[in-house]
Amino acid sequence: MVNLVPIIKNLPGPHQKIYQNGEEFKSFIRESVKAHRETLDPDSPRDFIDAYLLEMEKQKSTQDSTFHEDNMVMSVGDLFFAGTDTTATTIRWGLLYLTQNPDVQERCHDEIVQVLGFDRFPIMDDRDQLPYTLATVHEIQRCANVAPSGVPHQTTKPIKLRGYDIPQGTQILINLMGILANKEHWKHPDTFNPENFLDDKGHFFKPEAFLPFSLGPRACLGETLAKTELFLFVTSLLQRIRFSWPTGEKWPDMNRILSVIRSPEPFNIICNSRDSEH
Ligand code: HEM
Repeated sequence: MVNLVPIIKNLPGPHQKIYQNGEEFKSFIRESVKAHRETLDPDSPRDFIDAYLLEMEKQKSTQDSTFHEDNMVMSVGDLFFAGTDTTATTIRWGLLYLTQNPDVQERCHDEIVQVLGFDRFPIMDDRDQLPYTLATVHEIQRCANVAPSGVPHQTTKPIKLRGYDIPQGTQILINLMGILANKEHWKHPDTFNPENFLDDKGHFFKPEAFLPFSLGPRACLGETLAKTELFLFVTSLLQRIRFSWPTGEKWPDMNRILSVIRSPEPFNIICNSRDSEH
């Protein structure tokens, strides 16, 4: 909104809290950078901030180097914003879809226990042997669609797309829901159904329209990390816990909260350990 109508930025209102929070967040990162600087061992970088500080030092004499503290603070902030809420919110959606579909939960649990038993933690190499669970994780992501408009982009020159003239400097948002629930591309576009990712033989396959991370040179930088987190978390949860909905409690409105991240309303679910089942 602020990009479209910049004057809003200067008007009073609840949106001012965003800027306040942004400043607090940046000071938190700056504190952390300070602590890193004081304890930095160049022979043993511990994390992204250490590696960035070392690169800044290396490029000290390079004119126009983009490795400076302001850029580091924004990059760390980007990783926080883009990397935590997205995956955590996908898992929250997952818990809702799984409680609504106890048959899917049971089928995943049986498959996982057959391959891993009750105690061994899953690893990424288990994916091939867990096609139904892998399909379920993908279906959670398709239905969750947590970044429905991606990140805003801007045209750097005038372009023509399918007969439309788009001037330079136009803000572009994508409509990922239009792709992830496209009736021409999905067997079950409007319902939660892992069969969307299984062929006739029950083997996992990924339809071309599965694009929750978008496409192109500015596609999600954290795709591999996010996929790893989602598979390992969801598989471990389904191995050990049965999720169910509290009797009499109303289901949340599944389309309620939409901002940059599409989130479910807060909800409570029952988690029963499956320990007693083995
Ligand atoms: C379920 C998890 C996630 C989803 C669905 C997701 C989705 C997306 C989407 C749709 C974009 C915009 C791409 C575009 O506009 O073309 C994006 C950008 C980005 N994502 Fe993710 N993301 C997820 C997790 C992560 C994680 C874990 C990280 C890093 C730790 C991350 C880092 C980024 C960054 C840095 C960008 C900006 C890339 C650029 O502008 O070049 N994301 N993500």
